[in-house]
Amino acid sequence: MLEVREISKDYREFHLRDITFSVKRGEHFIILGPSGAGKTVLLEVIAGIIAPDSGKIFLNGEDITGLPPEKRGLAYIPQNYALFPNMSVFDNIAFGLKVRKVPKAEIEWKVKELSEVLGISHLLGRKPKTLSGGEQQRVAIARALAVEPELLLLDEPFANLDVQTRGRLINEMKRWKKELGFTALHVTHSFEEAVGLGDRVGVMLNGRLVQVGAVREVFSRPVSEEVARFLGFENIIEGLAEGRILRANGLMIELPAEASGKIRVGIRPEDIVLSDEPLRSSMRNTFRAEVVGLEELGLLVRVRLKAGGVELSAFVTRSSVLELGLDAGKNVWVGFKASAVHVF
Ligand SMILES: Nc1ncnc2c1ncn2[C@@H]1O[C@H](COP(=O)(O)OP(=O)(O)OP(=O)(O)O)[C@@H](O)[C@H]1O
Repeated sequence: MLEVREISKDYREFHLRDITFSVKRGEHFIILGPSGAGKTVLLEVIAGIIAPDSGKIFLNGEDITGLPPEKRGLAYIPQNYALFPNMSVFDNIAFGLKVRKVPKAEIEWKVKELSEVLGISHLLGRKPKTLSGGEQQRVAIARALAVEPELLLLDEPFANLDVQTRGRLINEMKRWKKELGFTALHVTHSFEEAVGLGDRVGVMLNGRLVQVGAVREVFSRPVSEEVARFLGFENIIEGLAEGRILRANGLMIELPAEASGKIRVGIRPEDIVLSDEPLRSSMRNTFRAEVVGLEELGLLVRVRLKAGGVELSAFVTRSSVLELGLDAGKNVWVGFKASAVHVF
């Protein structure tokens, strides 16, 4: 339904380059990238707020590149929600319908339906500034969906919310989508949103769309080391492969498939297990390692290790740190499955 073809936009220091992708009807498409990757610029080009230097945008086969925002049939929710501060929640949601001169009874029915699904029926008489961030986001989504847009454009919809509210809204959005059946193009830097909501994901780095695919596929098979690093493959190891074995700085690592010559592999820190005893089970890659340092990450702790001449990072829980008595200088066993080793 949405087709973006070779969109480019140059600012002095930032270049959005040849962005090409499409969104299918009913899909939740995520553009995932770090801060400054150009996600907002891309969304604003699609919304019609910024004109691209080159490239085209099609909606249901029609070229909308030159159309003003209001003629595109898209609803754009910016990061700050942009609710009308002087209007009640009801009037905010009803706004687009009133502009389109929809009969009053129909407006009331539509606002009622949307506010019930979104859980904001009790807020209809309130002004936006009296609402919490999560409530404002629900109102912004209701207002956008009221006019039944072809496509909903969401810019970091949950970025300004606390962790609990964000988790709840991610879950609820799945239900809203089922009940209301919209198509969404959603930009975010959050892996949680990408994994929780995305049907497909496009990874954006430095103004380029570097990989597009099903969420699971992109997270398990990044196309390049750059994408892998962004997606959390912290351990990148270079070595010489022969058959299923990679020799790297004193370690012999079993690979998931045969390879040959100089290659690089990536392993996620959450796929590395630490133990006091040599690990049995199906983990063929088991090595003795020394703890180099610990870093607090909130719920988890990053353990920096050295095995042979290879540096590794592993994520463990705080209770594992205590149980294993992890501290700099301590020797432990590290283990990871061959299937956790990703060959680039
Ligand atoms: N009008 C402008 N003039 C010059 N540079 C701009 C303009 N608008 C955006 N940029 C630059 O484009 C780059 C991408 O910005 P953008 O807001 O799209 O990033 P983002 O991926 O959405 O990041 P964030 O999540 O932090 O908003 C930034 O370096 C920004 O400074």
